[in-house]
Amino acid sequence: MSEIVFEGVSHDFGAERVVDDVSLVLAERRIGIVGANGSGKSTLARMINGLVSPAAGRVLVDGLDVSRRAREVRRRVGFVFTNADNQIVMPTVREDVAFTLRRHKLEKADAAARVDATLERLGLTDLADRPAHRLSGGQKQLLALASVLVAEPGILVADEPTTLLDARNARLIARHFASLDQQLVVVSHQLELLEDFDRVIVMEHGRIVADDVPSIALDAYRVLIA
Ligand SMILES: Nc1ncnc2c1ncn2[C@@H]1O[C@H](COP(=O)(O)OP(=O)(O)OP(=O)(O)O)[C@@H](O)[C@H]1O
Repeated sequence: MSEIVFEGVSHDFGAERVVDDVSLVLAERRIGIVGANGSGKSTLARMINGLVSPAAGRVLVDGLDVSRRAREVRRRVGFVFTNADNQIVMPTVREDVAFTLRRHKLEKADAAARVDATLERLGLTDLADRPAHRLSGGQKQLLALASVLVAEPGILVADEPTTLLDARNARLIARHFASLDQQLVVVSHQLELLEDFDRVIVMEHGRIVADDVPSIALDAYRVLIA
């Protein structure tokens, strides 16, 4: 399992302290992050692959300082955004998944086999030649996930991956998460998605206010927002 370490991490946007002196060691397989709107969850998640650099402190992924070794870290950390439209770049489903591997120096046949296996795994094989922009919201989320997973990152960070989905597609994504070998860090407002995770972190005003197994941390969060 990978290890993600936050050492006294703070971040400001303008005059607002968005992440406030967070220290964490994340070594569990599936970790959820919850908190009210604007509590700093996305900012914290984005620090794991260097999309945001902390103003103070350090973030380490498997011992690599994310701010200094961003390129190596990004090979280990796949990031799935809330809105899959921001992530889909190629005309068809298959091309979009294949695009991720363009710099992986794989033989053409090996790359194609990996793309096919990933499409199969996420139930996208029948949609492989469809225009990506015409997929449903749920199918787009699955495609965004496929395009990240095809690179076989050791860590998957997903920022509200089910927010735009109906209950059925949200369950589909939850099932895929349950079957992944990767270490998973998921920011979500859908608490049921995190119920069988190993650990849940609750944020408020940029600080960690609860950090426990889901049954305890989610209850603490429910009390907080009641
Ligand atoms: N790029 C940015 N520039 C300026 N302010 C930002 C930026 N990104 C986030 N913020 C601000 O930082 C604060 C924390 O935002 P963040 O997205 O981390 O919260 P969040 O907990 O993920 O919220 P939500 O649940 O609404 O997605 C918010 O007040 C937000 O407006």
